[in-house]
Amino acid sequence: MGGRGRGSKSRTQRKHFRDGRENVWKRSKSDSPADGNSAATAAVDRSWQPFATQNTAFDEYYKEQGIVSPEEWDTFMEVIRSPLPAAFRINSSSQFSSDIRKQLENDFTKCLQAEGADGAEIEAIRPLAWYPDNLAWHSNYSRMQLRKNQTLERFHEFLKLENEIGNITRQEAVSMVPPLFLDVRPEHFILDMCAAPGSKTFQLLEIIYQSTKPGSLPDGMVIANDLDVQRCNLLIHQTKRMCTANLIVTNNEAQQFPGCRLSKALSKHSVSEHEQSMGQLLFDRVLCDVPCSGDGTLRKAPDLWRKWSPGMGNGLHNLQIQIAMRGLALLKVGGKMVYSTCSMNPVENEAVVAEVLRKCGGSVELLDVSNELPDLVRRPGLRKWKVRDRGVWLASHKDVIKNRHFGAVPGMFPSGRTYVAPIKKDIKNENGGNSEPNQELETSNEDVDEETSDLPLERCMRIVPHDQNSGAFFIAVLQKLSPLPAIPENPKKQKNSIAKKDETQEKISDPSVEDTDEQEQESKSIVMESASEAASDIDLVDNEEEEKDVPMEVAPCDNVSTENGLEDTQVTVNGKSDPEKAVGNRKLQMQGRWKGVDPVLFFNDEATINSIIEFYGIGESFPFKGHLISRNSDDNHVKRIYYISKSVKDALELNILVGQQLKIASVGLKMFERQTAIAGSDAPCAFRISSEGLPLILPHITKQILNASPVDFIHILKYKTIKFRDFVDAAFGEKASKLMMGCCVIVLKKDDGQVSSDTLKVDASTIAIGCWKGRGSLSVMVTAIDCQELLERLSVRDEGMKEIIARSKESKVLNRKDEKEEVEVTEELAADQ
Ligand SMILES: C[S@@+](CC[C@H](N)C(=O)[O-])C[C@H]1O[C@@H](n2cnc3c(N)ncnc32)[C@H](O)[C@@H]1O
Repeated sequence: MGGRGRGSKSRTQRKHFRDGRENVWKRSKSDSPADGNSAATAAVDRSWQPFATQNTAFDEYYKEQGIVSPEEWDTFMEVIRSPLPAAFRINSSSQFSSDIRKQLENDFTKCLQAEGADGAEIEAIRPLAWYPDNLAWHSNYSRMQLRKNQTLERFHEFLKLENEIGNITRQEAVSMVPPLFLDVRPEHFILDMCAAPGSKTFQLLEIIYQSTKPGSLPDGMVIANDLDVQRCNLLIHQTKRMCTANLIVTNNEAQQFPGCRLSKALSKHSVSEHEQSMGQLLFDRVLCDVPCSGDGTLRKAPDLWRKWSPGMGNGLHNLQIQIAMRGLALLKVGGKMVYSTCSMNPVENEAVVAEVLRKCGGSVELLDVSNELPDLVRRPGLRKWKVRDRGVWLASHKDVIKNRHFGAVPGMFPSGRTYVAPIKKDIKNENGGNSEPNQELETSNEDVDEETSDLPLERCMRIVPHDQNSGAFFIAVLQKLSPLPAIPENPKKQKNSIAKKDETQEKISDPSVEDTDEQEQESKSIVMESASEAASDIDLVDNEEEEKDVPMEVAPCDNVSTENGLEDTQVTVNGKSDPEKAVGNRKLQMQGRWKGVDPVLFFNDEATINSIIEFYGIGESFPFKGHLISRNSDDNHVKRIYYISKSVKDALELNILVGQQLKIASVGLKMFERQTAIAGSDAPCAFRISSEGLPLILPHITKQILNASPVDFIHILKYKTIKFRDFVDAAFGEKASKLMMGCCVIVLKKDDGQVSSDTLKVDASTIAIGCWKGRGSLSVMVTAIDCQELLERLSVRDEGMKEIIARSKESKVLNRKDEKEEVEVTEELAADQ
């Protein structure tokens, strides 16, 4: 099938995916849709009744922080209380992207305007001016309105179908911004540190695929990571629609993301020069879209109104710094990192960026990107803000009362300076000399009422809802200029953080302690924070023997290549494992040191690989051997074979050599699937090509591939199984009957008269589907929804096709399924897809 985006479908996952992105607005039955006026305030839909959009603490906090001027306050609040209009993006690497764009520009823009009239002129959908090539669209209807309003049904159906297929992605407009500032190129190695549910990962993949020719892959790759296993599943589901071989989904802690440094392993094990060439996993680009309080999403998640407190942001500040610092450590010199949050809170935004810049001491620059995306309305970052802790406003660390030093740390304030109580000058020490001030703290005894940062934080961007009727977002673009400086290890800090952790956990587990909402939120965040600090401390302890000063470059998490890890490595690198071990592995799946996670194994079974190459006539131009992996250590029971790009292959080999530091949840493009019993019993090749893998391998196969006329191609899509004698083009039926039993590929013949597989030329517009050649008929091996969508695309693209599709509706002749066995095979294949 041409184009990416025909991923496998799992109903349960789809449901989770939907639920995970669902809004929870309650609406009365009598409500009517919004008037759709594009101006921010006019678009506020008064008929929507959110259950609670009041929070005094929120008002007080943001009024004081001055993120909008007092004159704008009412407009800001009015917009942030209204539902968020829907937005979506066309997948630029889809084969049908320009068809879809034309359909939106010419068909839906006009008909939706006409339909939504109500007497008034409405701009129902429009491209987002700041997004390149009219690929991202804004709709003045919220997602709920799109679902409820009958007149919008066709548009809604279109959105649903194309989203499911992967041709479009529904995504909040402002969430599309960070990847655009990352300046991604196809050869880049990209780390998306906190990636779930994956909309930005999808965007990053689109960008690296943008100028890729059919049958080839970009040189770069994306590692998409998320700590939360369930959210990771959403991410996998989301990115499956992209059908990519250039993605690894991992499940590591971002602040401890492994550096996969080869040096230690090398000292004990000899590896080839080739293996040494990628001695460490470093990235050209890092997206650091950190966990945050999320108040920029209030318009689509109104339940947050009830929960919001300043403590949410305060509690995340440290974790955000740790994740950003890890991102910078993993970045190549010269590389760029985008730090972003969907929060408006300066403590999670400017304060984090400022602290990171201070820690990096000149090795990292905050870039001025004010000339980029000029149509995107945004506001400069703040240089002044305050911290609110337990109901008290604090202008500087000096204001923090003694026992709250843990709640409001110096890095939260604009200057980042630590306050130390004045020391009496004349106190003599035991030796008669003056006492030294405490060396571990930067001292600042000046009287500071309100602090201002001396860093160029105005280079950060804050997008606020009422500027362009959107959600809110914060973005900062950083560039690494030189290796990060070493950080002196502070043993006292270790002790403190461990004590702190114990204290917090005690408090959380003690039912007699009754927290307020604010306290509760904060405490939860503190647990996360302490846990991560403890983790880094453990790493540091392990490293202590070798390094007293721990460089911030990838060292802290590199100490995980254990003996065991390396032993596992050898088992998998060398391909086959001993059978007894394989049986054991089946019982308890192990990925190196990760228990309960399927292993990632290079698939090196020569006999199977050769039979696939022979059956499909795969040309030597296609890098095949060494690019296949499975998730089952027993080759005889491998159900699916995945294809990986060269970049992913290099990363996986490195990961194996360093003891599987990456906890891999998903990797590779599903290329082949084992035939099921009935279908596969007579076929000479045990594996069929999957829909996802077909676009990539299509230009490289020379056998089991045929051109079909438009009418026969459409009939296959419509009737699913057709007897050889029933094809309109008898010669095609004849050729099809002579194919070998099993999987084959049918290509839609173009007007330029391609006739046989010998002359078949594949380009970006080639449309092909996987089929099954049975004894008396040909059956399609594409899911019903994919067939439906492809028919839809063909009819939109071409008037001639539209006519054939319309005519074939009346034809009943072909809809004969009188051969029991063929029906069984088709049903079985469809169920497997
Ligand atoms: C703002 S969301 C990311 C949204 C995502 N970038 C997207 O565009 O779809 C933050 C994510 O961070 C994850 N997360 C929280 N703590 C983390 C940690 N310590 N390491 C990695 N991911 C973490 C959460 O599970 C959540 O999915």
